[in-house]
Amino acid sequence: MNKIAVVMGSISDWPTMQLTTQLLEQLGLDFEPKIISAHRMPQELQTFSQNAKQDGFSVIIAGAGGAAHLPGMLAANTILPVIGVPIESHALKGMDSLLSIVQMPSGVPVATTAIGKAGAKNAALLAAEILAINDEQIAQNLLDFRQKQTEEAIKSADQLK
Ligand SMILES: Nc1c(C(=O)O)ncn1[C@@H]1O[C@H](COP(=O)(O)O)[C@@H](O)[C@H]1O
Repeated sequence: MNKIAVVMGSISDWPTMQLTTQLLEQLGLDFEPKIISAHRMPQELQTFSQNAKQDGFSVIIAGAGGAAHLPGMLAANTILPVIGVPIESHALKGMDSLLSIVQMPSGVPVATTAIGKAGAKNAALLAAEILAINDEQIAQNLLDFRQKQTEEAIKSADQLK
């Protein structure tokens, strides 16, 4: 348990989704990156999402761009929390990804982050916060992360001198 799946629709999403896995690693979390496309790999999508809970996953992070049906289709097949990351597409700068992830019909939620790199990082933090409810070590790692972030923000004012 406490394993996080980091799913992406294409290898072209990896430069963004790598920010998710790097932060999960920094927080000491167990994760598995995967390429699964609802459009291109419908059978694999179904097998993964229907077995994800019994395979030891607690949270699914899913990054996809354009007509980004991946997070919603994963959510349709599991009651694990799904966090969707809208990848910044070239044609529409990720607005297409954002709207197709965030506008889920009622009954099948996907927690949607901001577009692109900030969203990829926040997906890792949100997944950690979900797991921290029942894990003191993860909670402490998150508190340490926040403290370091605050110190760095305060220190950045030195550059104004
Ligand atoms: N949105 C989806 C899905 C899906 O939702 O099933 N599968 C791939 N994609 C997205 O297509 C974009 C372009 O993919 P390619 O670069 O492979 O052509 C990627 O951002 C991917 O997430």
